[in-house]
Amino acid sequence: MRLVVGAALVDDLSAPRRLLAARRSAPPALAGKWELPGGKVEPGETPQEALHRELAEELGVVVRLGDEVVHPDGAWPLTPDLEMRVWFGVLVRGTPEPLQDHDELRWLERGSWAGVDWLPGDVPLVAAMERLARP
Ligand SMILES: Nc1nc2c([nH]c(=O)n2[C@H]2C[C@H](O)[C@@H](COP(=O)(O)OP(=O)(O)OP(=O)(O)O)O2)c(=O)[nH]1
Repeated sequence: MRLVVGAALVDDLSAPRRLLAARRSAPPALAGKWELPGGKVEPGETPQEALHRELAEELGVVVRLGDEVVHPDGAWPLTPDLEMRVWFGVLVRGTPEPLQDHDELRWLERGSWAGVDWLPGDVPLVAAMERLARP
């Protein structure tokens, strides 16, 4: 099982209203679907190190990570071979740009977080995040 890490980048960790979604540009089977920025953890990296690396590569930003969006089994199942851990985060430096792997970024307002065509594994995750973010 390979671990993927993702960031739920929001405008405010204690009262999130806006969530950043990223539209994949590749591979063809995933292109056009929306996801959280992130990627696979490489050997020798902690999940958080991998997430900071991916966010720098993909979006050109530095972030501060907050709470994990915890799945009762430890990670969110994506496919038979992949599972994902997710942390909320806020921008510390830089403006997100679709530098790699994505062709569009979009800030979604609370109440509309489910309103893009997420990758299938992200659908229950986004629903859980919206519940956590409710004031
Ligand atoms: N980053 C990310 N990947 C997701 C999400 N949901 C989901 O099913 N995935 C899947 C898509 C991919 O099959 C896999 C992540 O792989 P990736 O291609 O982004 O990883 P990577 O940047 O490290 O790239 P590589 O080493 O495979 O070239 O996880 C999500 O919300 N964020």
